[in-house]
Order: sequence, then structure tokens, then C-alpha cells
Amino acid sequence: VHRYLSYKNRIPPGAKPLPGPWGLPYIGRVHDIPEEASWMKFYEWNKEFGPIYQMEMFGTTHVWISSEQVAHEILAKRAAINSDRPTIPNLPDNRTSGDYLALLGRTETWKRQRKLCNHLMHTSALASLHQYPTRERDRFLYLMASDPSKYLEWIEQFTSRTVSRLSWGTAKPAQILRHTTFGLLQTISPSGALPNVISFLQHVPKALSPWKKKEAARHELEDRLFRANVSFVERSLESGRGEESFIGTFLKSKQSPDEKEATKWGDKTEAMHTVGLMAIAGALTIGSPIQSFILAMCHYPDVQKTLQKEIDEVCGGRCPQWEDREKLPMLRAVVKEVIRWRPPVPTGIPHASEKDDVWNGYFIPAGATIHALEWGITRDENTYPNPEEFLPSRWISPGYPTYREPLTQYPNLNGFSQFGFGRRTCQGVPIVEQDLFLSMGGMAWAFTIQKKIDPQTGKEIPVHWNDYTPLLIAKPCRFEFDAIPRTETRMEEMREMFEKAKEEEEEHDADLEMDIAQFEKDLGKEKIYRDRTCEQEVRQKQDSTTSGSGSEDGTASESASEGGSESTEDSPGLEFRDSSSEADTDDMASPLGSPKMTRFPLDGSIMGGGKQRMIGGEPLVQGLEVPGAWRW
Ligand code: HEM
Repeated sequence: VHRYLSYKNRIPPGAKPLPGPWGLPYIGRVHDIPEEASWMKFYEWNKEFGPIYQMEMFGTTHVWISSEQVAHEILAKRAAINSDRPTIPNLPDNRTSGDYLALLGRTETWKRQRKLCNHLMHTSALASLHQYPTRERDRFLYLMASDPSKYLEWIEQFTSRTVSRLSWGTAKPAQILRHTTFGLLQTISPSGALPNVISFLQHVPKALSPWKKKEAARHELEDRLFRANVSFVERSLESGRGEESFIGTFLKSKQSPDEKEATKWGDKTEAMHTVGLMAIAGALTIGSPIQSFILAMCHYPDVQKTLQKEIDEVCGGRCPQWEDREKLPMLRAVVKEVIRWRPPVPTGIPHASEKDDVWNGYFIPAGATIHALEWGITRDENTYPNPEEFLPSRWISPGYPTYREPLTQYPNLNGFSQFGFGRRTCQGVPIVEQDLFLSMGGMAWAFTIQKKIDPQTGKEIPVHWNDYTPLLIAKPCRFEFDAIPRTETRMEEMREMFEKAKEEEEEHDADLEMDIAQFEKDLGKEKIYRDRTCEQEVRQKQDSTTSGSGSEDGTASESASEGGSESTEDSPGLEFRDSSSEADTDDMASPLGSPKMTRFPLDGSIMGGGKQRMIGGEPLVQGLEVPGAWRW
């Protein structure tokens, strides 16, 4: 009653509260919010109460906005008072600790880190991100061809290796990064940890709180990893080598004889955290639209054909490169439409208001948590007619509200609502744009993606339409599909691209001193990160026919993947039971576990997943295998 009255008394004369659903005292409508796809429920209320409404939850006012224009007015035009972040109950020092730039309050630390992040991203973008996305894409395509049923693993490897190389100049930390990052996602997601919903649980002492204990262990591992990565880059630079990286750019500026330049970007610990957050953001998010792309290709074969036609005509049969982007508007439209159709951050990342305000006659109290509901924003029929349809042409055909010329430049992702508003907009767009352009373009060039046919019934195996994982970054639940290499020549080219990328990396990594095994042993403690929504789909039957039960050199327990640790009872290793790894069941329970090779036999079929497939309808002339894919 006291809270209600003090709230009422703060409303200036002539202003009124925002509309919203009626709720129970203190808890509001928390009982009505589903664990899965909560964004749909929030959007339902938007449809009932208008593009902006409010609701109380556990004593906090939450404002939900599902109109780009309103979000812009409140979060961008009034950025001076609406650019703070709320406290995350399960990570109570998120606003102050300086560990995670994206979660920091509007403090001086945030301002410094944001500037540094911007500088590092800009420097690498000018160098076209040092070719890392291209090299990793080349690796990714061949792995996809080797066994598409492990697509979740290959996609996560692609995104985490790319951002790891960008951050620290090497892909070696990528697997551990995935592990700690998925743990962080659980820590901060409303549906990931109970204290984020029932906020008073944050006051339970650590000894009695499983959430606090889990987060402390995860954070400790992450901190050690980031420190080791920075000292690795320092050693590399001292020995006159080391590839370009965000942290390398920072460390080089520190060596400048010009004192102003040397001190401009703050201290090393802060840079370590800034770069760490950039790595986290890249490892977490980009897999979502890549998976959604595959989902879209299963449901929209005609769009796939149009895309393939554009790529084949423009690139004359070769795989698209970043330099081709001006000539590939359809590919850019597909990239953008995937993000619109299935927003990777459907509830957005909330802002917090710092001052009482009146907008359009409505009162927004200081301390309110303001959500730009990205899901709702992409469903606005005025901007996006037929919003449920995957319709890339809305970006490149005159007549649609989102059409914009010149097509050599538009569509692109700059300023897209899905990357937030005002002073807190996403700083990762150059990476996102290049990763998605190359991976989606590469897949369209390489494969025909389609629903699988059940060999028993001869009918298509259904692919879900919109089942997504419930955490802050939503990804499609696992589904089955076929990725059929389009021609034999392309299969051969993919192998060559893979080999070349591998050679380059091996050459670079030849004498690198980086002891990743020291971290892997700790992963056993925090055994499984599991995304609940997809559990029923997890237990895929073991891939019994994949040939080769040992590694290339015949030792079944040979270390695999980046890390090189074994998967044993004591150290179960990298069991990434994120939706992204749910594919990796027994035979892939750990990418570090017993490596198995997928082979492309001489008879023109592909062995893998217990099935045989033809490549582009033509027999293969050469046996191919995935050389060292697991260990590399
Ligand atoms: C598909 C991929 C991605 C999507 C959809 C995405 C989306 C978002 C969204 C919605 C926000 C919050 C904006 C706001 O509060 O208004 C954000 C913030 C941020 N993103 Fe991304 N992001 C992606 C990838 C990345 C990558 C690869 C990086 C790497 C640097 C990155 C770095 C950041 C940072 C640093 C912030 C925080 C900005 C701040 O709080 O000042 N993001 N992103």
C-alpha cells in the first residue's frame, strides 16, 4: 500500500500511469509469464494495451515497448535519463564491477570501456576483421559437409573460434569460452536462474545458494582464462609474433612513445574485461541467426533458389567473399530478414530509467526497467507487412516500407532496431555482418538445405516452425535437415578451402605456448550446461555407422579439438549441453572425447548419421575425410 501510494503521489498533475495488465500485489503477473517464449506473452499484452505498457513485478515497474518509433523516442531521444542498466539479482554487482560492459550501469567505467570497445572494433573492421571470419567460414563449410547432423557444434565452433581469434589472435581458448559464456547466459537470463525471477532469493547467503556457488566457480574460471589469454598475447608480441587481435591493438597502443597515446585507453585489467565481454558477446549471439537461417531454408526452398541464383550469377561459381557484398543485395536481405524473422534477443536487453519522466502524458518512474521488446518490434505490420513470413524481398523490392536504395549499400545491419537503441546500441555489428554474410552465403553456395525424407514412409520429416530456447539469446531447438553439397566440384573446393585455412592456422600456431589443458580440468566441476526447452530432442540415437572409432592415429582417447584434454569420468570435459550442443550426444558428448571421422566413400554416397546420400546427384570420384577436424 505504501509503495502504491508513494508511486501515485509522484505522478505529476495532468499525467497518468501507463496502461497495463492488472496484477497481484507485489508479484504482479509473474505467474502468467511462461518459462518458454516469454516474449510472446509480453507481446500479447502489447497487443492488448498498445505499443507501450507497464507491469509491476516484485516491486519493480517494467515498461514494455513494441514499437520502434516509441523505443526510439524513449531510449534514444531521452537517452540522457534512460541509458542505465537494471541490477540483475543473480549478478548483483553487474552495474558496478566493470567485468561486463554490456551490463554496466551508466558509470564512468562504462563510458571508458564503451569508447575502448568502439576503438578496437573500428580498428579491426578497417582491416576487414583480419580475415578471421573468412578463414573460419572456410573451415565451417567443410565440417558441415562432413556431417550436417552436428550443425549445432559446427556453428558454435565457427562463432566462438572467430571471436576468439579476433579477441586474442588464437582460436585455442574458444572451447572454454563457450563453456563460461553459456554459464553467464544462464546467470543473467530471467529464465536461467531463479533469483532473477524471485529476486529476494539474491539475499540467500552463498553457502546456501546453489546459484551463487555456481556463478562464483564460473566467474573464477573465466577470470583465469582471460588473464591467461592476455599474457599469451603479451608473450607473442614480445617475441615479435602474434596475429592481430583486439587485445593486441590495445597492448601495442600501450607501447607508444607518445605518453598521451599510451595512457589513452586505460589500464590493462580494464582492457582485459572489455575484450572479454566482446568475446562473450560474439560467442553467444551469432549462432542464433545462423541456425535460424537453416530453419528458414527448410521452410522456404524458393527463397533458397533465388539466393543461390544470385550467388552463382555474381560469383561465377566460386564461394562468395566479403568483397562481393555490394553485388549481393539478396544475400544481405536474407541476413537481415533472418534477424527480423527470428530476433536473436527477442526480449531485448533492458535499460533502466534514472529520473521520473512524463512521455506523451504518461508517467515513467525513475528506477523503471524499460524493455524494447525486439520480438514485438519486428511484428509491427506497418513496417513489416505479413510479419510472420520470411520475406527477404521486403528489403530489396520497391513498394515495401523497408525498401531503401542504393542496393549496393542497402540493406545492411547498421542502425537496425534489433541491435538496440540510443547510447547502449550494440557494438558488434561489424562482426555480425561479416560472420552472417559469409556463413549464410557460403552455405547457399555449397549446399541445398532441405527437410529430410523419412526412408520408411518416403515423407518429409517435419521441421518445427518456431520452437526456440528460452534464455536471453534465443536459438531454434534442434531439428533434422539435409545439407546436400550442390556439386562434386564444390565439395572438392570446400575440402581445399578447409585445408588452406588449416595450414594457415597451424603455421601460425606452430610454437605457440598456450596451456589450455589447465582450464579443461576445471570444466568437470560444472558439468553440464543444459537448455531445458530442447531436452526431449536431445537424445538422438547414437551415430553407430560413423566410421572410425578412434582418432586419425588410432588412439581412441586422443585429445581432440582446440583443447586437447580427454573426456573421462573424472573430467567429463566440454559437455556443452546448450541447445547448441544438444546435437552432440553420445558420440559427441565431448568434442574432446573419442574422435570419429566422417568419410566420403568412393561410391558417391556420404556416410554419416547412419544414412547414405548422393552429392548433387553425382557420384564422388574421390574419397574424402575430415582430417583432424576434431583435434584442430
Ligand atoms: C546477432 C548478434 C547480436 C545481436 C542480435 C546483438 C544485439 C544486442 C542488443 C539488443 C544489445 C542491447 C542494446 C541496448 O541496450 O539498447 C546489444 C548490446 C551490446 N552488444 Fe550486441 N548483439 C550481437 C552481437 C554482438 C557482438 C558480436 C558483439 C561483439 C563486440 C556485441 C557487443 C555488444 C556490446 C558491447 C553491447 C553493450 C553496449 C552497451 O551496453 O553500451 N554484440 N547487442
